[in-house]
Amino acid sequence: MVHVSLWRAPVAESPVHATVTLPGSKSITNRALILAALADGPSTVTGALRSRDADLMIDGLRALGVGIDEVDGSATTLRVTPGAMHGGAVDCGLAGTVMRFLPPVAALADGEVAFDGDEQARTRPLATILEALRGLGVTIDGDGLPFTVDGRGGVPGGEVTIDASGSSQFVSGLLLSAARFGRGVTVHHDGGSVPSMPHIDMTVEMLRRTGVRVHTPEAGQPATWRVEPGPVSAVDWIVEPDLSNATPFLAAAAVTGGTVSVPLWPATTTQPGDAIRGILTDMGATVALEDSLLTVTGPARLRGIDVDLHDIGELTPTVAALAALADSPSTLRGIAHLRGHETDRLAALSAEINALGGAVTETPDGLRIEPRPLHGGTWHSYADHRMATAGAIIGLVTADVDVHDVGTTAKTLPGFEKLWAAMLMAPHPDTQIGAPS
Ligand SMILES: O=C(O)C1=C[C@@H](OP(=O)(O)O)[C@@H](O)[C@H](O)C1
Ligand SMILES: C=C(OP(=O)(O)O)C(=O)O
Repeated sequence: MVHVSLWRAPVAESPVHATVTLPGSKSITNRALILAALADGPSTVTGALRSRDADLMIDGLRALGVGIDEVDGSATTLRVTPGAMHGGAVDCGLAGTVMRFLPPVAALADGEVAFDGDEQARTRPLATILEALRGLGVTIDGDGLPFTVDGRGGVPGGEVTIDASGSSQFVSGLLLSAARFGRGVTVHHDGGSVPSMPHIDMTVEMLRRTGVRVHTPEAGQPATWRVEPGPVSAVDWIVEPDLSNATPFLAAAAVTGGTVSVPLWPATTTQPGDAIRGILTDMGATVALEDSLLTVTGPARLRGIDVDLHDIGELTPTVAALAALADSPSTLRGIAHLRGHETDRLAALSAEINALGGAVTETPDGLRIEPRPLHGGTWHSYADHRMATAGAIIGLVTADVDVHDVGTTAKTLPGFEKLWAAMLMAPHPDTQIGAPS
């Protein structure tokens, strides 16, 4: 049996003051790697995230014959050299981006590509994109992990209708590879509202940077995306810091009445993490973005919030932790699809906050959170990186919170505990923590 240790979440003895530089965005890194692998020449990805999810993407692409090399000994600067793609084996771990973005790439390879992943990944929604690929002329054996894509060196492509209400990644996955399909792709969505639209915008924006022609739905028109067949130009990518991973650090300022700054905050971005600025402002924090430095100063008392997180579901664990520590009730809505994330995040958040004395109820599409005085106890992470960081936020102001399997944060932020501890030790707001900017 594997022994997974408990991590005593450090309590902030005084308001937190630090400047924290975050590594690259998971979502941008994994899209850049796919687009570079499909491009018509080599390209460089600078500021790439190196974490479990990013490394699974790198290993998966390498297994298909794509060259990916570190430049000048820097793990975060990657030279990607497209090559003739062949069969192989892909481990998806628990990464949604790997299990949904790589099967369409594998269909372009020449040979069988066997996909598998963590036990827990087997229950994540996947059949929709595999079924869509079948409709586009790809042979796939299986409807979930493990499955095998019978790569034939090309994909006919064409038109397909899917229900993407379970995950935006079904749409992104199809669009990312479609320029290399014979007829490109037209994806119609038919079902409940598609979550995480900013992530589809990210896909479209990055595709357009490679010269690929993408048509997006007009306001009020049916949800249809079209990617025209054609070359994917090699682009040298510079990856923005991961703004979703910045949110626990900014939350630390909010719950301790301190000040945390994050450098290199983009002026405009498709990352959903940018929405934390509005959320923290609504909860009473002071938020300023000046010269690419985002600074959050916590209020004396944090207010509850009523917020629709449908577009930015990734932020839910951070917002739920903030809400549990606020001084009035909160309602988080629009996030039924979180039941198919790394774990059922609605069930996990309510179970763990309630186990510490909280009063959280699940609603059909979210959470209702009544603040209560919390006490220590074990905080289970369910192999979910954002559950672990939510436990750390609560532990800042609640004694004796033991986070189970904090190492799961390596999915997108290896070394989280060290960064967190360094933030707490920082003597003043200008103290720089994290990757050099
Ligand atoms: O495309 C992406 O990079 C992502 C899309 C979102 O997935 P869902 O639409 O399944 O929520 C998000 O939650 C995930 O963390 C990353
Ligand atoms: C939902 C998430 O990840 P994934 O890319 O595995 O879907 C997440 O990071 O919050």
